[in-house]
Amino acid sequence: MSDVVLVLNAGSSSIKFSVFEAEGENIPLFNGQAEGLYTAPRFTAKSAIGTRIRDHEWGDGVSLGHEGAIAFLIEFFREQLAGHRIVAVGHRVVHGGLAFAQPVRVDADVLAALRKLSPLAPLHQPHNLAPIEIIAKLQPGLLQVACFDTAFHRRQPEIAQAFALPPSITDRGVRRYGFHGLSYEYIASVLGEFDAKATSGRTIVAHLGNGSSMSALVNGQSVASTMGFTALDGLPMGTRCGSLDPGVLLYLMDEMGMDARAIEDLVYKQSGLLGVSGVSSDMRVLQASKDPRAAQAVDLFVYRLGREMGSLAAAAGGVDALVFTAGIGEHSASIRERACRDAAWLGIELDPAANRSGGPRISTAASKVSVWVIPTNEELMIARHAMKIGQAAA
Ligand SMILES: Nc1ncnc2c1ncn2[C@@H]1O[C@H](COP(=O)(O)OP(=O)(O)O)[C@@H](O)[C@H]1O
Ligand SMILES: CC(=O)OP(=O)(O)O
Ligand SMILES: [Mg+2]
Repeated sequence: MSDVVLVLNAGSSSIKFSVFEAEGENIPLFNGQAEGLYTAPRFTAKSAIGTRIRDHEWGDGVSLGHEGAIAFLIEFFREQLAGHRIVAVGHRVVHGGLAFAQPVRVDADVLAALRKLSPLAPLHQPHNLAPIEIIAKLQPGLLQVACFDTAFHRRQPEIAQAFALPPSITDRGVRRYGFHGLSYEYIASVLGEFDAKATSGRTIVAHLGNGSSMSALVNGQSVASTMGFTALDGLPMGTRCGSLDPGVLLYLMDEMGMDARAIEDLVYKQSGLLGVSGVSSDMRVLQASKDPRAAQAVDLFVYRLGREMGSLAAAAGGVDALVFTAGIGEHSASIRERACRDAAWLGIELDPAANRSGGPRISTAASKVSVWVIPTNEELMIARHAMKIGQAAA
């Protein structure tokens, strides 16, 4: 019987999980994910040494959704965790709003406050909170810790968090929060192992997944990010539009008679790679497609990435290092190559062979900016936070 910490990371298209020994090892006992929840759901779990524990596929075109995945996961954990004692569960919670700038133990009041933020992250927050509620019913009293995507960005300079709106609106918490903070915090924590100079320098991190954002770090702290009040802003994503002139929303309301719910559906679920291509939200599918609209969607993604890179370089006052991470960033050599080619003006020189083999360093020795592929590990970051809160509560 060993004490373990369970970590759940619900993204917009996946639920990732890890089980760590409570005694603070960095390598999980086992981990895995249910991914492609709305397109082609599949489940994999593997042990610390990489042995496959379970694989399952539901088939192409099946929409399992987060609910179906949670039900499957609970059964899986019942089998796998027999003989272990769960001492804490750490959860990724996408929006912490104004109130939560660091991880917190979840109780009824915290849960109620987090529920109020669901409209600000409709693709995530309800799915982040559902397992917390289910677990609280199954095992009341079990320590559950919420770790926020927004927290890491809350120390950005005020000006980087501000919209040019009147204070009566800004004071209600309408400001830029930035997301994927657990991923950026993890990258900041390991950057020194790859590039000692970058830790105290200026680094742009491109977290490119189903949800994509980029952030500029100076001295390991976030100074700017592409996402704003919600996880809609910035880059185009699987199904989200990214930056949009707010005038478009007025046009949709006035000229096309769309209400808030119809616009929400459009900008969160029918836009981005899926909307432009009409083919898929999945970068792998688009890259394999012969449809010219698929190519157009990928082109727009790369173009916007280049524009955001320039903007973040300006916010950081230059760039010393660039890091690619998350599903697309870690696995798509062609997206990395195109992004680096567009950013050659920043002093980036890609090593094509290193890029094809996945790095970690993918820039030439002469490149002014060092470029890296570093797999993110939001789960480890969550485990560390949960263990810290667990120790403080003991
Ligand atoms: N080999 C690959 N080439 C291109 N894209 C990939 C590859 N592997 C994964 N991806 C893309 O990564 C995205 C999912 O990223 P991930 O970070 O796991 O998602 P989430 O935002 O749900 O956490 C999908 O668009 C998927 O197509
Ligand atoms: C905030 C966000 O977009 O998360 P994900 O990439 O997991 O969808
Ligand atoms: Mg993710």
